[in-house]
Amino acid sequence: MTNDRSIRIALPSKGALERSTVSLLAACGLSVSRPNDRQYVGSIPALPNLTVLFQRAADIFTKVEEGSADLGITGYDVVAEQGVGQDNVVVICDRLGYGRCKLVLAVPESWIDVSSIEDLAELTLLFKEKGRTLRIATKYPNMTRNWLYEKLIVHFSLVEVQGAMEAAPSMGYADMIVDITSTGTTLRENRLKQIDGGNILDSQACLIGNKRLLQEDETKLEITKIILELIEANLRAKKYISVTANVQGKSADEIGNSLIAQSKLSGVTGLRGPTIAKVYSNPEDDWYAVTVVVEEKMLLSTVNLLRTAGGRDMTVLSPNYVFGAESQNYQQFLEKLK
Ligand SMILES: Nc1ncnc2c1ncn2[C@@H]1O[C@H](COP(=O)(O)OP(=O)(O)OP(=O)(O)O)[C@@H](O)[C@H]1O
Ligand SMILES: O=P(O)(O)OC[C@H]1O[C@H](OP(=O)(O)OP(=O)(O)O)[C@H](O)[C@@H]1O
Ligand SMILES: [Mg+2]
Repeated sequence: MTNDRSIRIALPSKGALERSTVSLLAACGLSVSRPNDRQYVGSIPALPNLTVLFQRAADIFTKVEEGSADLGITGYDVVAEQGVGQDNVVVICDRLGYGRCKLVLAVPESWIDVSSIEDLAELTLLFKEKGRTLRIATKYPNMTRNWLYEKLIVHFSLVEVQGAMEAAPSMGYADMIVDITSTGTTLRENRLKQIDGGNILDSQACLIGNKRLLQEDETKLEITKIILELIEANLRAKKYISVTANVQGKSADEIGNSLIAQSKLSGVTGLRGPTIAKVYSNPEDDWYAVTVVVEEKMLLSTVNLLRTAGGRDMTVLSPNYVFGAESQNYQQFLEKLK
């Protein structure tokens, strides 16, 4: 039962997205409280007006679409499969950075003559000549059908299966499958192989919302903005580090100008910087603390750059959040709501 809390978010209750969703929210200062894993209602104490509903990832799209949840986090594969023709659901952030997987076509390894989409198209015609139909097991019938039709492959039938479909070909109730893969282990263990050009969709976790419910309620929009801003700034922060060095020099200007000139030569580019502040220690010494925020891949070039300026005692910190002048995702989301 939901109580008087005004906005509801559906989160995955189990499976591949459960833990990473809770970890992402915790890293954003939005720790989720779930009394135990048999409880399907929880809360985020930092957002007192919000109720968390735990649901299977596959059901979250429908919960948001029918309006029993205002927001939801699920796999983009679920949205792409169930979202066809549903313009009441808006994708608020399509890349949450985890739950990465692909939806692929896979055939038995023993089909040595089938290694591409063209081979598969030929095979469907061969089946047809023999009065048979190629049977494909999947829980993604809409995407599979549309994708194959686009490739002009039309002689097949779909067998809708809800789980462990990698077993379908060996059990004999389908000839091949369309399913999610991440490491490829499950396909391999079941003696299946992907075929060239058989990648239907790249997916990761995403944040979705019910357009109408969000449009008509300022408080819900406000809470959505908070969640989105925190997630966006947290994901953005993962790219950056902040490096601080002690540098001796005559003045902040002298150090700053020399570093800017050097950084152009060495290609080290940051958000902004350097920021330079006087270090108050021994009065005869002119020491400055120099800080630059750069992409993490620039770490060693930045350390070397600071060394050329005489930098020492270098410390490196990772920011938890990096906020821009405004939230890009939120602006795009408002556009989609119109
Ligand atoms: N191996 C994987 N690696 C990364 N993400 C995955 C993987 N398998 C599934 N996902 C993502 O997680 C979502 C939920 O799948 P999952 O298999 O965890 O559901 P589930 O809760 O176990 O439900 P079901 O009982 O239907 O399997 C998928 O829609 C997909 O986006
Ligand atoms: O490429 P891999 O890393 O092996 O991952 C792929 C498997 O992960 C998912 O299954 P899950 O473990 O969720 O089991 P389920 O099918 O019972 O939901 C998916 O349905 C695949 O079977
Ligand atoms: Mg599963």
